[in-house]
Amino acid sequence: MSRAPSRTATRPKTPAAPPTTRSTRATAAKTASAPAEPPPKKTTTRKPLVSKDNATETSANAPAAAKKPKAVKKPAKMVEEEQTENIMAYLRLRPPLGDDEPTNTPYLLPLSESSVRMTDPNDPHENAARFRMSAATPSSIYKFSKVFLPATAQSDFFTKTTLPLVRDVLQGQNGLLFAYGVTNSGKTYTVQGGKNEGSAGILPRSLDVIFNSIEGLHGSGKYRPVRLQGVELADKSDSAPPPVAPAPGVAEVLGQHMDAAASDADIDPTVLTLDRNYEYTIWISYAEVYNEKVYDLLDNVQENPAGGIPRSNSGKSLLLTRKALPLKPSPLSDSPDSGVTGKYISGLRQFRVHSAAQAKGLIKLGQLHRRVFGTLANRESSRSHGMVIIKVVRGHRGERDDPTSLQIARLTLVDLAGSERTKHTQTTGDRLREAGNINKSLMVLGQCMEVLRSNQRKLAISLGQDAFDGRMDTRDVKRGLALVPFRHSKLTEILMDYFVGDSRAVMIVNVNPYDTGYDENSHVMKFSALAREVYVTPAPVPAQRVPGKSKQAEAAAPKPYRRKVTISTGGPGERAHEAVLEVLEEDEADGAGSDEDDEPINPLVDALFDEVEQLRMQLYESEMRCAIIEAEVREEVMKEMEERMAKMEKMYTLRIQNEVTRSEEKTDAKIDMLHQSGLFASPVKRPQQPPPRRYEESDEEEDVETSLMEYGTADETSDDDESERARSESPLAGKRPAVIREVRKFIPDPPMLPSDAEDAAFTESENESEEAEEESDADSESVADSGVSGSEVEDEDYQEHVTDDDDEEDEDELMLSPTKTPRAKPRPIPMRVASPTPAPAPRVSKLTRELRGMKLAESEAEESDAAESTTGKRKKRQLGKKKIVTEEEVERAIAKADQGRPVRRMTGRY
Ligand SMILES: Nc1ncnc2c1ncn2[C@@H]1O[C@H](COP(=O)(O)OP(=O)(O)OP(=O)(O)O)[C@@H](O)[C@H]1O
Repeated sequence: MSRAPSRTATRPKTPAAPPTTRSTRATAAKTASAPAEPPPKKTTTRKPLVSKDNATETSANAPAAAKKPKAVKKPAKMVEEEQTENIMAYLRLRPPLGDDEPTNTPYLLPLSESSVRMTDPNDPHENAARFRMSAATPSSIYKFSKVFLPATAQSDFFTKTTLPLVRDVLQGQNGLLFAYGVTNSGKTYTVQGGKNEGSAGILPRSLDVIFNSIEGLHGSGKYRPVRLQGVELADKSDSAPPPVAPAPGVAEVLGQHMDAAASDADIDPTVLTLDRNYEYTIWISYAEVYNEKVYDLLDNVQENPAGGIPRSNSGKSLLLTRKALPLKPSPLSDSPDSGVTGKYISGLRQFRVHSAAQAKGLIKLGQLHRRVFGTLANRESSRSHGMVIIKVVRGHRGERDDPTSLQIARLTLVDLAGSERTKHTQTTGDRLREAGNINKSLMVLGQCMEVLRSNQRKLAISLGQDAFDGRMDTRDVKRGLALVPFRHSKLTEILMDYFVGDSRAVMIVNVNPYDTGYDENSHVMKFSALAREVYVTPAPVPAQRVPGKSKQAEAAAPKPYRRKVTISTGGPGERAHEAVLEVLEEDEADGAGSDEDDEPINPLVDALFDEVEQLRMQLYESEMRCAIIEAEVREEVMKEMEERMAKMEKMYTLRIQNEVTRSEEKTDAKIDMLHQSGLFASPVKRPQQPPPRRYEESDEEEDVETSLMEYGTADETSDDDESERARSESPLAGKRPAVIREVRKFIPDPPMLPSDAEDAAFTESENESEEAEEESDADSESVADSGVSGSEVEDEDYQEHVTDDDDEEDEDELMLSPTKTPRAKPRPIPMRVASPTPAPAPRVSKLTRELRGMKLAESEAEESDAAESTTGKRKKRQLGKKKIVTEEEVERAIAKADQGRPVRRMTGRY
């Protein structure tokens, strides 16, 4: 191709055309796709570059009230002053997609239009049951140029983020947009779109707006763009319509995938107002960076000369070959005025497109190739960075034959691969290699941003200092700036000129707030915070110079890399059609671009960068290892603690149980003892409320006291069978007096009342009689047999003793009471009352009452039946003392004692 004439002079910047309203084909398209929409409104020039708010002034989808055209025409002076602006960072939150989300609560909360709070769902403060496995901050606030909520419509998102870039590119300014985020966060949805109506992404919408806007302004296509900013005379082949379908063999293999792309009927009706003195031609390229190699996605799959797709050696799978493309530096001669050069993809095909439909067809083809070559083995996830480059060649109508008047502006839309780490994807083999390379390129992108930011800060500080000192030479400062490591990954190499050149850059951060990858998303957020602090210098691309076409010899033999890709058509889980392809990826030719690479290479700097990168990787790995170890240790400690706690709990439970058992046994033993000694009645008959304690007692005493109370009660209801059985079965039978003596040791002396004096005397005599009884127990039977029972004898003595006592008592009472009426009126209190204590304790009084009752019964019996024989009286008393309570028993005993004698039936309180 002949070299076009060149001219050093460049055209001055053409001011933006005033906004006008158009209702051409774009309106018709809009009517077809969205009849309810209002007609497209006027558009205006873009806002001042310094503005961080990228909200566009015009959108056909915006509400009618908001669509009043604002003719914001900037004065040229202002443009010169506004040289830099930060990279725009927009956050887009993905809506939940249904039940398959790992969590129902989003960990990202919008705080305002431009900020969000991110809180770790595993934060121990939030949820004490969990442990944090990460070193990332548990809660942080991140700021963006704008935050888009999950409900944001695709059209709205496009209008506010991408439309300004589209306007810029039509006015001759480069623009870059890249979508960043972890897998499944919605990057592809944002860039390409979904399958539903109205879900077209920013790429198809950009194409719609471009073609809507240049309607009637198409250029002749005499020149075509080359490299980054060069042009050359077009080839005949450039006029041919671009392919819109894959090669037949590939189409056959792809089957249903052909229909999987977004709907073509979804057309964005927005029209931008352009200067009608210009003509436009649009060129499209589609490349992908996969495993640190750049491939052309619009290149024909190499066909077998014999026809069809070549088969692999095994003959079973189709063999597809593609060749990696080298990156070459753009010659300075292409952009002598800007002085900034970047790198271009050498050999990348580009097609001139005449309509949005044609352009979309090409994109669809590129996506199909991307699937076939890069991602079908894992087609749910993009493992490559896909970039669509839209070139707009703009030339003045009056200078059609002057190529130097042409402006070439590029809009590059990048759908980055998922930024998740290898650890989370559990990948091996090919996938591991992919993940490593994805991480590498994204990491280098982050490094570039970091160095750029630090350089820019340094520069700003020194410029400020210089201005203060009166010196304005910044060459020394620039020499001291760090080298930005663009060359360390293919991705950054390609995007380099957007960051250092006169371009605008927009970053879209996609986040799925329902995702479990908090760490990854927090990494993404940090990256975006970094990117927001980098500023670029957007300015219209100067008109280019046209150098001669480079004759690059690609001599070195390629190094092919083979891998197998399984294509399975149909939905997930379906296996309608499956084919195995073998992909041969040929390396780019060695030394490609070296002859033109005018970038100074310092081996020491390169080595240092490599080392820095290695160290970073090591640091990252160690951090991850540390986090894992920490988590494991925490888990282990937790387990151990849990085990210990469980053991302790078990031990204490056992102890308590033992204590309970022991105390029950002890109590039972005491109760048994009391049962056995005949002092204790059935436990059923225990009094409900124990009497109040009068003094401090030991437990044993308390037990005894309780037993005694029960004993008193039992006496009253001694017809209980159980109690009777217990008494008869008791091994301690016969030892009762001794037990009583023991028990009585614990019983304090009751306050001395007159009646108690009797009781005391009685008790004393009873003790004596008990002892006597004990002694004569063994002989009692023989005595009974002889007709005169031992007890009878004893009782007689006892009776005499008691009678004597009674007499004494009567005497005492008589002494105090002048008119004695024995037992008829209340007894006066004798003077010898020992203690003024009011009432005796119930425990003692019960016993006393019992004893007193026995005595009372005795005296009553005496009074009521004075004529009774002494034997009968004695017997009755004896029976009463022994607490034989049932009538039957009493009768039986009396009958036994008074054999042959008439038995007197006893009534009363026994
Ligand atoms: N804003 C949205 N509204 C509705 N659905 C969405 C939205 N964003 C994403 N999706 C859906 O979420 C799923 C994942 O989105 P997408 O494939 O775009 O993620 P990705 O980040 O590109 O993943 P990868 O990096 O693995 O390619 C898709 O089914 C997509 O349709």
